[in-house]
Amino acid sequence: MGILEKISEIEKEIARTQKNKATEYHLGLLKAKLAKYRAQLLEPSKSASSKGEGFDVMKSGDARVALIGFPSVGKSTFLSLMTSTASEAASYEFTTLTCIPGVIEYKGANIQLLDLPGIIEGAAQGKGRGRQVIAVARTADVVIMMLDATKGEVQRSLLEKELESVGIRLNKHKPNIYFKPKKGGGISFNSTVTLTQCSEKLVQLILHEYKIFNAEVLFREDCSPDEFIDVIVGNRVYMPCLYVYNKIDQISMEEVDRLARKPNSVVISCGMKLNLDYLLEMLWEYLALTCIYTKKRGQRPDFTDAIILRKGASVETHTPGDIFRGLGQSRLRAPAPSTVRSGWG
Ligand SMILES: Nc1nc2c(ncn2[C@@H]2O[C@H](COP(=O)(O)OP(=O)(O)OP(=O)(O)O)[C@@H](O)[C@H]2O)c(=O)[nH]1
Ligand SMILES: [K+]
Ligand SMILES: [Mg+2]
Repeated sequence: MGILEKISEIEKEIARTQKNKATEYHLGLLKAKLAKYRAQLLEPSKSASSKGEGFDVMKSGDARVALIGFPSVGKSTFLSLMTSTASEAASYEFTTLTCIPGVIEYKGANIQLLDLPGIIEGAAQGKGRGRQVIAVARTADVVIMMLDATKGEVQRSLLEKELESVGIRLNKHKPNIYFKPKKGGGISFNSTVTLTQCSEKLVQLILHEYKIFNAEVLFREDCSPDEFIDVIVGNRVYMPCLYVYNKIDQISMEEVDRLARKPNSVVISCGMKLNLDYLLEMLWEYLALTCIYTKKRGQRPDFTDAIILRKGASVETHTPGDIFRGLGQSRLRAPAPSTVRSGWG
């Protein structure tokens, strides 16, 4: 049996297994198996066809945003509107075949926006250019999932499933579980909170499935078996995702209102240039960028040129060298500051 068949067998078994106390170990094991096969599936194949021709775009600017969506939802139209790059848009599907980068300039930051080919169900298994598209998505700081407001919600759940299956976790934080494989001593299991979804026995079963017999496990949060598996497997990407419903010029006001109220969602029309400013504001929030304006001694701060800090980065001292070291991956465009001032937080 090929890996794809094994995966589909396990998925079917999970679907037909009722979720209750008596089946929780069985389900936990199935999920561990599923995660293992999916990981095998994702191991880079050496064949030339899976190489990302036209997909290796250099990272540039302060942050990277990837446009993910079904064909013809308006990704290229959006890129052409928001950046000075033109990406061909047309009414037929799969107009875009490679990765097209553009730059959004906003509040002194350069945000790299990547237009990508449309993806469809089965993308993670290599349908269309799905694999390459998803590989690019993994490198982004934020994903914009663009949806056609005239189409049903099924597009959204299908894409979520695709991204989920390759270890991309949308709008979720890393599970707060301490996990450390050891050389000996068996499995030590502890938790600081009451666990309602996992037990010591289930954790052991899952670990054994991964041939781990010695480890320290500490749950600091009431996590599910899936979240625990994520921690063991590692290599997961936790990414903010903004759901953008485009083409609202084609639907009723009631429908616009309904979509706009969904969590993490923004409604727009590229065609009629509706709500694009608000989308940028939201994007900025999701990027959680901090601007630092530089000021030379005795001069006014220069508000046209900011240093951009990622969420979690910090400025530790006021000497230029240290500030630059403290920034890690962030790219700098400003001169060495003598004093710093925090802007957006
Ligand atoms: N009515 C309406 N049509 C739009 C809007 N935005 C884009 N379109 C149209 O939708 C069609 C597809 O747009 P594209 O930008 O090519 O879509 P895409 O997602 O890049 O498509 P692929 O590259 O094929 O995946 C084009 O005919 C656009 O003119 C919108 O806000 N309203
Ligand atoms: K298109
Ligand atoms: Mg396109």
